Amino acid sequence: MSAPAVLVLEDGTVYHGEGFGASGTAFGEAVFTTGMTGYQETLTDPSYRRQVVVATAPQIGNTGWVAGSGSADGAGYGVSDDESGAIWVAGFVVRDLAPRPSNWRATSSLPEEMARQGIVGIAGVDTRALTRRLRTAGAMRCGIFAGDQVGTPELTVAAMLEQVRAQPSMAGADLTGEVSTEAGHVIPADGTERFAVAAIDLGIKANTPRMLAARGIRTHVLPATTTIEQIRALGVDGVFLSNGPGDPATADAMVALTRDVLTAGIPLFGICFGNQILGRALGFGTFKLKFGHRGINQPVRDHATGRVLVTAHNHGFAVDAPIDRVSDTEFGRVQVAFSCLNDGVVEGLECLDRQAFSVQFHPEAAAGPHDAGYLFDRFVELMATGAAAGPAASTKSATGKVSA
Ligand SMILES: NC(=O)CC[C@H](N)C(=O)O
Repeated sequence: MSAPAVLVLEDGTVYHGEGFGASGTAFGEAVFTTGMTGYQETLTDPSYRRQVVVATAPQIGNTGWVAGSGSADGAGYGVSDDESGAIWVAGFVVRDLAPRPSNWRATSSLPEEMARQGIVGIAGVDTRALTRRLRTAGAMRCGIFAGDQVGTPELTVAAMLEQVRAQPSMAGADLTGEVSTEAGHVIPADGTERFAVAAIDLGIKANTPRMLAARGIRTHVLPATTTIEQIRALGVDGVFLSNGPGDPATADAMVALTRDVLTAGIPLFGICFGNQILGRALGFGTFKLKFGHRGINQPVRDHATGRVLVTAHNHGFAVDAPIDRVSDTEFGRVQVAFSCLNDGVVEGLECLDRQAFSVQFHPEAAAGPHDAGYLFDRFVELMATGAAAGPAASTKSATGKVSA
């Protein structure tokens, strides 16, 4: 772990450190996250596809890596902290890598797992200086160069920079096809089933179906290519649009599907990428933020109550909608329901004339905080009063239980 490694930003800034995890080269958009905990959840979040993540927390790796079969036994044994089946970040940048994990649940260490999955990391970087650079100049492309190539005469800074600048930018990146499920799968409700939901997998995290299951919801995790006819045929009570990587401006097919769902009047809930897609379906634009919001300590204001929630964020794009007035859209009146206290960015949308809402932040945040978890209950309320997706699920009892 003492082999030299180099991090090169697209603007020519160079940081030297030590490689950890796999050796080799990693390219992506350099972004920073301010989460003090939850690096495993971050690394396995598909929304980080093609991003090199910089942890501002100074020491990383203390809790090791918690793999598992996923079968809960109530004590934490056998339950993984993974948010998906793989590490999705392109690379990982830390200040101080913990020399050994100290966690009774750990099954291996962070560098071991990164090496196993072929993910390149660099430690020993002045992540305060790097974060200031990214805040000042904006998120930008970068490369981590580790292993035997470092120090060879051919690998000059100019050569590294040339490779970094040859990489595609995150603006315009269409990554849904790289993360969405191919076949789809069903996660049953815990206990008595109340509702069924079609969750469109744009890079869904494991905790979302878990939060739905805990509320008596059966979740059909479906590919991004799912059609409104397939949703209707399932007879679900609601549609969920997941988080996911890439530029929402490229997600035209998802926007079209969302418009079909709104037209059909099926209750809809979207998170993060799902919020951006609902925004576009309602006629709003999206834009790239300078350096984005990533972390688990971001304050948002609930416009309805004035209450402030501390929330988890991971977004580099945002919806362009007026936050101070109700907008008239093709699907009726829409209001911005949440905004970020740090910079006023739109953090949630609510349709006043349709059963649809979405948030830019993460009520499903597995590393916490849990302030926003109640939004899953709001989705349940919508389904209890809403229309189901097709003739197969048209009758509801007073408890909201669907009968064909
Ligand atoms: N977590 C997400 O869903 C991210 C959405 C989108 N890719 C963004 O960066 O804004």
